[in-house]
Amino acid sequence: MTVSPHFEFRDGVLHAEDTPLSHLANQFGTPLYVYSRQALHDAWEAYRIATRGRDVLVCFGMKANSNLAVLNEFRKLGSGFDIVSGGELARVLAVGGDPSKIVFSGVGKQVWEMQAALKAGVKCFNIESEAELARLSDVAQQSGAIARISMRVNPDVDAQTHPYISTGLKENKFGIAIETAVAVYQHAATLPNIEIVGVDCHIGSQITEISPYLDALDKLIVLIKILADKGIELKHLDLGGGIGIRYTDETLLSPTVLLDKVFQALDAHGLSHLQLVLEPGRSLVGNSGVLLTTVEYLKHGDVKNFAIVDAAMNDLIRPTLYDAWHSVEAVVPRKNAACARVYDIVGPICESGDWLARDRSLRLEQGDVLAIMSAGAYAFTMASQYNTRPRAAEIMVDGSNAHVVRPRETLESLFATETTLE
Ligand SMILES: Cc1ncc(COP(=O)(O)O)c(C=O)c1O
Ligand SMILES: N[C@@H](CCCC[NH3+])C(=O)O
Repeated sequence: MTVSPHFEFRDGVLHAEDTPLSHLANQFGTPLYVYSRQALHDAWEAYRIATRGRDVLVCFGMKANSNLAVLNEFRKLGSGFDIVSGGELARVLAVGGDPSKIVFSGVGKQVWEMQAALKAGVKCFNIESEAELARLSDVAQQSGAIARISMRVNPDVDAQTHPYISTGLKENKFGIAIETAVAVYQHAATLPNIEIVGVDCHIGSQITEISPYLDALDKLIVLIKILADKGIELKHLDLGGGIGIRYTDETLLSPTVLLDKVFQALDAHGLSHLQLVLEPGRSLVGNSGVLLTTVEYLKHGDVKNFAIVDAAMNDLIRPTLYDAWHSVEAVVPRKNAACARVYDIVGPICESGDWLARDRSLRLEQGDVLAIMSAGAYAFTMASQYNTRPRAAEIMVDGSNAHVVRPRETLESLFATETTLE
């Protein structure tokens, strides 16, 4: 069984849409990221349906996958973007993204990033601290601009996910404590170059339960009402991203189930006029991609069997960083039961933490191509060049056509701009 309908076995070969992945591995080499264009569209469609025609702006959390071709697909579908750096802003602008649909998140915005975002005319800055508000106010004043802001509130709710990707608890660095938010808004209201437009939160990632969202929403609704009583009227409510995907057998929270509850709560509290902003990342791209890798060597031991592959933790760090599970499929599964063993899938990097999957029953021979599934989110974007390994190529499959949307890095490009000292 595979986890995504866009990556299925046909005639004994794993396909991306109508393209056999074995062909792609042959043609482009491995390691290779392969994305399905249709999968991106289908993931977007799930959000579009969930909006029920109401005023909802979906801003793709592009840190999950910032490939230009991926961004361009979402732009064409009408998406906005949630950015966290000047680099991400530059990528959105490079594909012609509409700045008025950009929200700028992140705890450490630098002056040049604020200047660039003001110049572009982003929809709003999601402010994460009083110090950031003060800096933005100064930068806006010096630029002769008005900065639209939303306070990212930390609602102190447990997203029930991995601690590294939980962001809405007091011990996390994110957002302004909800107890102090009113005072910070009141101060913001006095700043001439600041225009208050919204409130936001983002409680974590790979969330599969609705209750943390509803707990956070309840707290934000209370805040919105207190602000209104003090004469501070908001235009939008941004609930962040976080909806999880299926890596194995997770029960999923669908955008429709979540949004129906959100609309219900907003209507019940007389807040239907608020635009709803969402920042989904993983759920728009996670199951739209796989990482192809070739078995270089098999190593059978007393305690463990290792399949040493040509992808490594520099290509996909999620397993070792979060102990994350990614399904692994042989692209052309072998029928011969004699080669069945339980393997750890490991890379060539000189670290014991360099593993992609553990204890997987697979029938393998040297040279086989494996697909690491659900590798469309936080995969290539978290890749590095550790061990001076060129980052993999990225391919977009569209039916039976495959397009290189980012070529493999060359060895020369890895150090071309470095200089030696005499
Ligand atoms: C502020 C913010 N918005 C959106 C996202 C996207 O989250 P996800 O990929 O879980 O939907 C993140 C990452 O967790 C984030 O930090
Ligand atoms: N990088 C994480 C998600 C972090 C989300 C960013 N706030 C992952 O791979 O699951």
